[in-house]
Amino acid sequence: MTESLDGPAAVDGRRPPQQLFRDLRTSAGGLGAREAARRLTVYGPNELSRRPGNSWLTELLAQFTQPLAVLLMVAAVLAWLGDAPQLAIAVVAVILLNAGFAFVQERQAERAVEALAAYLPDTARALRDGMACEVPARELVPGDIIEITEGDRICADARLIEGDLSVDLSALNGESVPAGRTADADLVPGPLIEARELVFSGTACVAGQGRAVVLHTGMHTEIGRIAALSQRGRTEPSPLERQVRRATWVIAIAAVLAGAAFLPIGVVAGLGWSAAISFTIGLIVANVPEGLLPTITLALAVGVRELARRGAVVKRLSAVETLGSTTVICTDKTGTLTENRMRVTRMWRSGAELDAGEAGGRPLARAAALCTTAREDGRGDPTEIALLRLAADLDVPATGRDRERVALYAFDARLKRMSTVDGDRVHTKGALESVLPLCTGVLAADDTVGDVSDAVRTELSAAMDRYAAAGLRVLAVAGRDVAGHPPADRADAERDLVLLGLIAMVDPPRPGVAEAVAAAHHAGIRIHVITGDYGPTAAEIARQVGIGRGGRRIVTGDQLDRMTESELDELLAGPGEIVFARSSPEGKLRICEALRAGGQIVAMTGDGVNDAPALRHADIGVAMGRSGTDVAREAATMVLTDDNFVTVVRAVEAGRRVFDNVRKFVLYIFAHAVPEIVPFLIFALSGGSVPLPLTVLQILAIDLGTETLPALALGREAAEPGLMDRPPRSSRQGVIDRRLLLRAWGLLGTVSAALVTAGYFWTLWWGGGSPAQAATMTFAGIVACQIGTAFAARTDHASLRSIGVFSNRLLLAGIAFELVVAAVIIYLPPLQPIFGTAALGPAQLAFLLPFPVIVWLADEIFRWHGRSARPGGTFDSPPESAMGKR
Ligand SMILES: Nc1ncnc2c1ncn2[C@@H]1O[C@H](COP(=O)(O)OP(=O)(O)OP(=O)(O)O)[C@@H](O)[C@H]1O
Repeated sequence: MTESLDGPAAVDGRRPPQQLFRDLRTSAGGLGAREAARRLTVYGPNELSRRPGNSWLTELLAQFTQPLAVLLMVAAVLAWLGDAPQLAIAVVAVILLNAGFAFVQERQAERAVEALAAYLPDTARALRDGMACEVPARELVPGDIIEITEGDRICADARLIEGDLSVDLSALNGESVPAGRTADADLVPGPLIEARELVFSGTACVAGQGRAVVLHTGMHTEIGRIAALSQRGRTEPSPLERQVRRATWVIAIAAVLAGAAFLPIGVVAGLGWSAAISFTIGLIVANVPEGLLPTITLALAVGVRELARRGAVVKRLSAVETLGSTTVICTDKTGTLTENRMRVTRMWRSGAELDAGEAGGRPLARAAALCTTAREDGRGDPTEIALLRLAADLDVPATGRDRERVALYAFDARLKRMSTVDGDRVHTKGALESVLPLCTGVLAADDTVGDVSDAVRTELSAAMDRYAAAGLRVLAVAGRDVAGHPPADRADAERDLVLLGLIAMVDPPRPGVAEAVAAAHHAGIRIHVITGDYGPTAAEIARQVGIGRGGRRIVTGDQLDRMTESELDELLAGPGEIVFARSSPEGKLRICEALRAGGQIVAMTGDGVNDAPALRHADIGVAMGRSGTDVAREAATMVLTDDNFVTVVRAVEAGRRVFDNVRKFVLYIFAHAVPEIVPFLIFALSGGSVPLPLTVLQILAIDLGTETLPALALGREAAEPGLMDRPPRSSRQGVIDRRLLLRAWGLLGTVSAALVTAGYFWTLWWGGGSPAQAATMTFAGIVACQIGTAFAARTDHASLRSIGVFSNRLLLAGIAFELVVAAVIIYLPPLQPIFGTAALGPAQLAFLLPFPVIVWLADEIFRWHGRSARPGGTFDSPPESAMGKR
């Protein structure tokens, strides 16, 4: 083998395993840990080195070619030509600052998303020093022996040396039908990717299990080659970002038009062309919301980062806002609502019911324990681990299980059973309705075999009812002797069985789930359970956690299959919550599609390979990070690192909060437009008979100086009380709606404009101030009003008292900053001629003092009115608006 940084390129993976072992200097027992570490330094980590993204310089430069930046540049040139060099310099400063700000924000957002990878490390099972262990996928090296099972993402190019797999190659060839792969394939020449003994990095195993020897890693894999060719994909802007971009443009155009309209008015009012042009420019620069978009991207990124810390890793920024409008959560039961820590409590044998510890359950326990693939060390399916524990407790451990195993017919979520051939016995376990039809006899407690009589059936169904009513999960166990007649296939194995009995286990609800369900209900979100488990069992668990308050219905997989589309639509549109039991993957997909067609925003959980289509189809596919398969994780939009239902509800809350905060920010930024424009209107309408109430640089100082930090601080506001007491936001509701504009311009803006104008005229006519002082009063008045606006904007509906005046420390710091900047501009002599300010006296300051309170109070009354007009934000059952079709 040639060992170079190029990797073992000379190894031909299409050779028989023994030759490959020689070429790769490895063996069926895998590499030693030391050798693996050495190879890791030689070949480098097994990861796709991303094509170096744009350098920071190019990204920074790109900020200057944004359309809005170009608009500002035109303004700067015009200002220069219009003989207003100070303004031109100011505008250039604005462009620079803004580009820098946007650049930093976008980088931060990008980094937040990239950091998510650390929450979801890929792992592989490799043999090291002869022992199977989990290793980070990035540490795989050529020569490693890896184990691959259903649901695994394959993380290196490898040759199968044992077993059969079905692999989804769509990442490589776009083919959606899984392809068979087997260790014993005949070596037929043909394209590498079609070689039946090879598996490739980036593809997924959808069925079967096997072992393979790693041939290539990192950039030397097939997918590495493709990655090296293709560009790094650009991320799609989220709907929120698109909306904001559109709004930004509308406002920018309005600002340009308003500026253009002002130009002739200014000239007529006696300003002179040069001054009129600079005002026009000032108006445009001030009102173009250039910082809006990057700030919103950052708000989403902050949301993403916070969600990750709370156990929900989302894969794209837009998921955060979709989460906020979730109307229905479809959750599975085992492991999401429950702990997935099973413990056998009861056993049933024909004619007798036993406790878990009773010796009479030994044959049943032993058969069940042999029919497993989980390991004694606790790795594997929790249901099976419970069975292994039971057998061990009854002194009939399943030792020698793997040695004696002749065949394995793995658990099939559709069949709901699995079988093994161990030595000369078949063992089958699974759902009772799946196993019973295969049985021709039943083993009685006295070890005689009887018929599956009606009496037995009645006894069975009574036992099932009892267990289900207690929320227990039940497995039926059966078996038969096949000495001398090894079964040819699954159907041959699973026939003429003797039912050995039932095993019932508890899987208690997770702590906190009941509270999360109640919170979701308050938030107008409906919860349906879609589970493979038995209906009454699932319904009991649902009852325990509070799902189904508005009426709980059980719909089985068979019933679902028989339903027409319109019947299903009707069922889902009706009141109450549904337990879909014994569901199939197809059923899950159908429910998801029907809900979405009904206008619902669906969050759907899942963990298996078969769940992938439904996860992809849902608005928010939620995969289980711990117990879930890689395939499900890949199909999902959000991965729960704690597998907990509670986290789904928390994520919805975070989504709502981020959306709310973006609105707060927009409200605050929009509100200042009115008090800034009104002084110009007064000046223009007076025909120039009053002095100019506000200079252009003063406007810029407000919009780009004093306001920046308080605005950012609003984006970090904590969740408002009642956030989860409101029905979900309609997905059609934009971030900027009529109520927001009414509040920003009609209320906050208008009240501020009135106050500011009063301050100006008072200073000019009665307060004994100079025109410069009067203009300074306008400037300081706007700053004062915006402080009130900031406090008003902190809540959408709630009162300020309910969240605490001092609870947003960042905002307090932002306001302190605002005051310092304003004071510097007003009182620092060198700045006074630039900004056209003059020091204000105590009387004038006293005049300004009530401004913030008046502005805030006006909005407080508005919100109070809104609250009393729409009473009862809370409800125990989901509101009609969220339940029915919208
Ligand atoms: N390892 C297993 N071997 C045999 N039968 C099983 C096994 N695991 C589950 N079953 C049977 O199949 C049924 C469905 O199980 P499945 O794993 O599809 O759903 P689940 O885990 O109960 O539900 P959820 O979809 O809520 O996670 C179970 O009720 C049980 O009867």
